Amino acid sequence: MTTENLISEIRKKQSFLCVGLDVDLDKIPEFLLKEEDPIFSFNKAIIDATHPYAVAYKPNTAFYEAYGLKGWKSLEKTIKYLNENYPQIFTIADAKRGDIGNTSSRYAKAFFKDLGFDSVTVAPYMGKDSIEPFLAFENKHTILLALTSNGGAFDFQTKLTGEEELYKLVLKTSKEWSNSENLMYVVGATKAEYFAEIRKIIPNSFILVPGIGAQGGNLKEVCKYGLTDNVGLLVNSSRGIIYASNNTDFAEAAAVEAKNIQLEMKAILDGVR
Ligand SMILES: O=c1ccn([C@@H]2O[C@H](COP(=O)(O)O)[C@@H](O)[C@H]2O)c(=O)[nH]1
Repeated sequence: MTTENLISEIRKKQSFLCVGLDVDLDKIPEFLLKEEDPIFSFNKAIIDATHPYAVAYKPNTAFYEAYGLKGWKSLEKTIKYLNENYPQIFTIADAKRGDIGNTSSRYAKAFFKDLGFDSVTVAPYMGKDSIEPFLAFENKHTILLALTSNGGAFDFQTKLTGEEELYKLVLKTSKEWSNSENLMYVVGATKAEYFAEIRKIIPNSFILVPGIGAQGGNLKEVCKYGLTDNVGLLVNSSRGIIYASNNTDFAEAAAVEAKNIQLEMKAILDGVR
């Protein structure tokens, strides 16, 4: 998907919501466990109910890998379902990959070509040659971890490397890489106070923002400095939406949560016009 397609979906839906599909069999409604593929049944119901309010879906691969081959098959079915039924919706494989170039090119093929995701999250730690194999794919997006939502982000990411913090070095250095126009970045909603500085370095790039909902990040705070003329944000909530209920009404309850966030997003977008 091109960035223009993503922006046009955001404008149409007045939403920059990404729904995280982090499926845990201990948390989904018990009646679904009788289904042949409970993970896919759950995802399908959540996607069908929430898609009017969301512009992106983000399965975190850990939640599928944890169930072995069966889990991976559920992931394949989920991305196929999204691509066939909602091709205008942006898809993110939250896999946090990155390795020596030769290996990264296999990861890129797996997520972009075989599975057909629009984007994949990657860790910057191994540098340029670990990321460029992802960036080589046209109309695919590589989402680089910059400043993550967890407490451990302060262990390395905010430490000074010379005059500036490591996350700033990541942002600046990555702009020099080949096909850097295919980069997006991850910045946690719990780090809203950093957005002003971050936007000085990447004024127009899309930022994937996890951490509202269960992790307590604040949407308005993120938008204060995070929004760009083209919106430039994809704000993710996983548990806060998909586990709104664990009864037969789970999909409707997820839709209510997603709609509430979409309405808040619309009000913010209306306010900056
Ligand atoms: O900095 C980061 C990077 C990724 N994540 C992932 O996003 C979702 C958040 O889930 P919630 O249930 O909405 O808290 C999850 O898949 C994380 O692994 C993140 O939280 N922070």
